[in-house]
Parts: sequence; C-alpha cells; structure tokens
Amino acid sequence: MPTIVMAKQERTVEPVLKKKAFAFLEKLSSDDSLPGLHIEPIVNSADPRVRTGRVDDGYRAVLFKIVNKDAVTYVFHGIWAHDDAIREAERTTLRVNPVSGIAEIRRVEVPAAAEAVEATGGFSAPAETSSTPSPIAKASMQDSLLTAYGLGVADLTGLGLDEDFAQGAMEVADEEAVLALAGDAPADWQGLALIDLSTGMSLEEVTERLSLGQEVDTTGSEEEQLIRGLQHPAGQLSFAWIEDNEELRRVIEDTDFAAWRIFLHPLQKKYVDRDYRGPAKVTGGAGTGKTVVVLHRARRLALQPGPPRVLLTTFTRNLADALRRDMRVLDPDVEITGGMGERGLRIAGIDQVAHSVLKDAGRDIAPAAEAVLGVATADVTRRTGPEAWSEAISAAGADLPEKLRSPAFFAAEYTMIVLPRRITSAEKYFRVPRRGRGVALNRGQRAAVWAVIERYRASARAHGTLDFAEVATLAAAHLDLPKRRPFDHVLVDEGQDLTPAHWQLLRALVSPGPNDLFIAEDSHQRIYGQKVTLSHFGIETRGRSRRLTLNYRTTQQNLRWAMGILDGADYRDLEDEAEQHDEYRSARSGPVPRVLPCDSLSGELDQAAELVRSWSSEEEPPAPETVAILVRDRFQRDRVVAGLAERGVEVRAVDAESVKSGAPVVMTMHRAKGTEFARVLLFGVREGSIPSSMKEYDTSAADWDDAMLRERSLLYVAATRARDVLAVSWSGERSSLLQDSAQQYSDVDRSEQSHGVL
Ligand SMILES: Nc1ncnc2c1ncn2[C@@H]1O[C@H](COP(=O)(O)OP(=O)(O)OP(=O)(O)O)[C@@H](O)[C@H]1O
Repeated sequence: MPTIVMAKQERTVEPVLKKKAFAFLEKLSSDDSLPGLHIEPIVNSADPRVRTGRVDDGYRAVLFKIVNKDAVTYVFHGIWAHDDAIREAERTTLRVNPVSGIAEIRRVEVPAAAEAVEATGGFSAPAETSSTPSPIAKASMQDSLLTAYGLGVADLTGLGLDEDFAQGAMEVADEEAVLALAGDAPADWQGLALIDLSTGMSLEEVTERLSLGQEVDTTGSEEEQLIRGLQHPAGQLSFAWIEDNEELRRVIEDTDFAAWRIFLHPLQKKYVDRDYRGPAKVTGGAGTGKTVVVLHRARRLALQPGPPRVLLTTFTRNLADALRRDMRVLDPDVEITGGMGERGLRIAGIDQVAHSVLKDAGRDIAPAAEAVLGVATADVTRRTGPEAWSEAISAAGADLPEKLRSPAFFAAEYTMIVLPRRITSAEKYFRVPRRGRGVALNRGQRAAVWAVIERYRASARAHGTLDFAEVATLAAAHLDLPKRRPFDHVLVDEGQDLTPAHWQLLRALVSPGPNDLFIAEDSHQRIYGQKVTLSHFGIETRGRSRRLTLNYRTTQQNLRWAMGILDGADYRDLEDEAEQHDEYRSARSGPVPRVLPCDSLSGELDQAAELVRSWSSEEEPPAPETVAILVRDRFQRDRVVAGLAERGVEVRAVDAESVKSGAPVVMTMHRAKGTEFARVLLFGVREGSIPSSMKEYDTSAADWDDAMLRERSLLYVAATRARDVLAVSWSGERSSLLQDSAQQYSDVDRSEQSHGVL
C-alpha cells in the first residue's frame, strides 16, 4: 500500500474538488493500480518520478512517485485543471538539497527532455529556478542587512541556500524586502533561514534551529536519499506524512489545509516529540505556536499505550474550551475524558480541576482544610465574591495604616504569602518572610493586616464560600496528604497567569518524573496575578526551557508595533530570568497599523463605525466574525455595542460564550487572550483607561510596577490578536503606553482622518 506525503499547498483545493481529491488519494493510498486513477508519467518531464492522476474529467493531481525497494511513496503536490496540471508536471522536480539534505520541490525554467534527465540518473534537475523575485528593493552592498552582520553569499550557500537566492538576499536592505524575498524562497526552510539571519541570528543559531549542518548522508539509492530528505526536521515545514485515511480526510477537507496541524516548525516538532526527565517549559511571544506545541504534545502523550492519564490545563474555562475544540480538530480520535484521573486526556481550566479534587474528596477534605485554613471544614461549592476584601477592611481594618487599606494589597498578600505558606495564625504570620512583596510591615502592622485576614476568613466561613486560590491550595494539600497523584502527565498553557496556589496544585497532581509537567508561557502576556518563580514550588525547569521566536499569527508590521509597547519594560520569566522580545519575527507582511486619535468619544465611535463599514465593503471583505473591537472593560464594551448600533453598525458583545458567526465582535482585552482575528481595532486606548488609574496599587512601588507591567501586557496581548490589519483609536489623552516606540511605527495621518478617509 503506497504511503502519501502531502506537500504544503500554495493554493487551497477548490471546495467542489475536495470530495474528489479525498476519493482520489484514498484510492491511491490503497492501491495505485486501481482503475480510474490513471497514474501516468509525463513525456519530457523534468523529473522522471513525476506522475499525474485523474481526479475528475477536468482536473488532474500532480504527484511524485518514489519506489524505494518494495515501498511506494507518493508526494502529493497539488491539483490543477488538466492542461495546467500537465504543464506543472513537466517543469516540477522533487530533489534533495545537496548541502542540507532537505527535500525540495522546485521548478525548472524550460521543460527538459526526459532523456537528458535520465542520462544524469534523474537526480540533478536541470536549470532550476529559485523563482527569486526581482522586484525587491535593491541596495548597495554596504546598505545590505546581511553584510551588516558580516555575512556573505558563501555563508548562505554553506547552509544550502540556492546561490541566486543567496545573492538576492545579500542585496536586501530592509525588512520589507526580506519578507518579499523570503515569501518567494525556493523552499520554506530557505525563507526561514533568511528571515532568521536578517534579524541578527548567528549562522550557528540558524543551523541549530533548522537542524542543518549535518553532513548529508549520500549512502543508499537516490530513492532512499529522497525519503530521508522528506523526513528531515526542516522538511516538515513543507512535507507531512499522512498516517491514515482519517488524517487524509481532515487534511483535504480543511479549507487551508490547517497548516498548524501538519506542518510543524522543526523546533515545534522537537518540543512535541522530545522526552524530558522532569518539568519542561516552552516560552515564546504571542502567536509563536506555543498552544500548537502543547496540543500536539498532549496528543502524543495521550496516544501512548496504557493509555496514561493526561491533563491539559490552562488559566480560564474559555481557554480550556478553545483547547478542547482545537484538540478535536487536531485529532477527533483522541479520547477526551470527563473525570479526574481517568485514563485518557482531560482538558479543563485549572480552577475546574481544583474544584473537582475537592468535590471528589468530600468530607475527606478536613485534614487539608485544617492545614490551610486552620479549621477542619470547608464548604467547597460557592466562591467568595470580589467585594469580600473591601468588606473585611471596613469591618476589621481600623488599625491599618492608610496606604494598606487596599483590596489589591490584601488579595496579593493572601495569594502570595498567606496561602502558599499555609499560615493559620497571627503567630505564624508575624514570623513569615515576605520577600518580594515590596512593602515592609512591622509587627504592629502585621497584627493589623492579620486582623483583616481573619475577618475575611471568618466571613467566608459564615457565608459558606471559598475563593479560587483557597480552593486550589486546599486541593494541593489534599493530594499531598497522603500522596495521591491523579495524573501521569500534566501540560499547561498560558502558564504566566497562574498563581502560587495553582503551581502547588500542579506539582501535586503528578509525581516528579519523566514528562511530568510541560509548561507553555509568555511572561509578556501576564495579565492576571503577580509574578511567580516556579522553583519556589518545586518545579525546576532550568536546562529544559526552550524558546519559539517565529510568529505565525500576525504580520511583521503588527508585530513590531506590538513589541514597541514592551520596549523599556523589565520583564522576568517563570525562572526569574530577564525576558527579551527583540528576537520575535514574522514571515508575513501587511499594512502598517493605523492610529486614529479622536477629540471625543462620540467622534471615536463615528470612526469605529466608519472603519468597520469600510472593512465590510471591501471587494473581498473578511468574514464578519473575524473582525474584532477590543476594549478595556465590560462597561466600555457595552457602550461600543450600543454606540455602533446607533450608527447603524451591528456588532456583537462576546463574554464567556464562544464567538458566533455573522457579526463583528466586541470583547474585553482580557477575554481576547488566546483568540485571533483577521482585523482588530483597539478602542479607547487612552490614559486612565489603559493604564487604568492604578490608585489601588499605591501601597508599594513593587505592586505598582507589577500592575503597570500587567497593563502593558494587556495592550500587547490585545494588539497581537490581529492577524492582518490592526488599528488603534482613543479620545482624549493618548495612553502613555503608546508614547514610546509603539507610536513610531504607526501610520498617523491626521489630514486623512480629518477628511474622513480611513
Ligand atoms: N507550524 C505552524 N504552521 C502554520 N501555522 C501555525 C504553526 N504553528 C502555529 N501556527 C498558527 O499560528 C497561530 C498562533 O499559534 P498559537 O495560538 O499556538 O500561538 P501561541 O504562541 O500560543 O499564541 P498566544 O501566546 O498569542 O496565545 C495560530 O493561528 C496557529 O494556527
């Protein structure tokens, strides 16, 4: 039975052909001699392995047939109308790059005589073109980006890049030109290598990232070499081995061949497949495919024999729902279980997991409650409301210094110090080290603080409630006494937002050991809670921490603008290492973000209405639900929905529910975490809204700095939701977060705006 390898498609298969394409490939994978397939070689083709096959009367598939001993492999290149298919087949070759060993599909300039190819053993295709574009910005050699990094043509060809492509690369002077050239690279991996090098990455780093630099194995037949080339890690950017018919169906039926499901970056693939001796972590900017890695890895672990008990978790229920949907798309055959610790894969928000532990524990929760709260009972079903700290401060905070009368201070003190350290009495609280809290407390102040905490706990007990951090801490304590470990592997997405209680719970859910914890995080996207250092919770990822840097979601223009928001801020990751963002890059290009200042809210709403209208009246408008307006809070969200309705533009507020088709969406920036849209308007980016007034963080410089970092991150998260087009508006004073370099990349044109041109 032949094996099918899909080559990444430049064009999607037309919807009417999908069923036929699937039927064709299904037949081909069972028996290539079946009648009706009409697999035929092409006279005068540049590559003797090329074949065409009949999809229907008007369309043919172009394939390469590799016969390696008894095994037959077909590389599916695409489907074209009959005559185009023949032309494509005549001039296309599949070859192994002699330097990198990676398989590449190439076009030759002039169809070569088949005999000529045969005479060379059919392996070195004639006069290949790298389809290097000429309309790139040419520059003098001293202006070239790559020469500025000390690189020459030989360095690039030494990696395996085509000579003419390398020469073109030496002439590019700016990012736009790099992207244009990379988009037309002879092979995906060559384009990526160029983008990496043009951002200042060293040859060694590029070699490592793309698994280059190994001597090409020229042993065995040409067929064997081709198969190795198709299996090369960097070959996975362009070729995917299809395992079964179900996978084939999904690949064909998906509109865009769902690139993330099958064509992984070599680094993504490595982090999916690799076994780790303990906790491991993947970091990376927004849109670098961390979630994709976590999903593939969860699938791999869940499909192991046993099957093992696997948990895939994240910060919110919405995000967990999205992971569940994505897992169904990735592989509907992965069994998603509902119960705690059942064999198979469970996908749930971390607070849902904590709740399940307590629910399953029932009355057995008593020892944990005693250890965490100092009383042997806990009512586990209802949650403490957000007003509880204010009430406790009013009721028991008479002795508090003015600056400590802040619910934000108490929430942080409780989740960062009191709960993780299981403090149940004033005596213990007097002695606890409070490193990192940023505000020193003397004994008298500690007594005043503890009085409020006691009141908070007493009031919750009286109302029969627990807060989320208490639930997670109780769950962790329950699992630790004695050691109950409901999972074999735990994977975490959006790790930067988790609290100490969550990390204690995660550590308690799985025994330390191989592949125990796998964490995806981006500290630039922490929009909840305080900064946490993993090693304080028995989770040591040092030496097993890796970074993804290629953004698949957004354009380079949007990405640069978004990264400008982060400039100058001091971020640290979960290992307490300084974070950087200058390595992130995208291989896509698009318009520069629009910046739309307005004099009044009503003017800003006018602009938003006009913008959404103009997007929807384009020749090829985006699907309505792929347009989003992101705002600071729910109040503003409802105001935008009402304001646009008054202006005749129908948009839909989205909260906990998922996005429905049919109308542009308005959602808070917090809710937008983990989502993506073709076009995004950031609305109301003004001082006092983002960053907010920040009054409640006046208690300490450290709390204030951390809160400011979260505001910055929130705007970064919001800006990085945009795939293609980004616009930013405000009325009144522009947000100070935009004053830095984010502003300089933008396209502000007041004269255009004053004439109402968007
Ligand atoms: N190998 C790939 N090929 C094509 N598309 C990819 C690949 N990896 C990721 N993507 C796409 O890039 C986008 C971002 O991926 P993903 O959501 O995994 O990134 P992320 O790092 O988790 O982002 P964020 O931190 O912003 O949530 C998605 O649309 C995803 O489908």
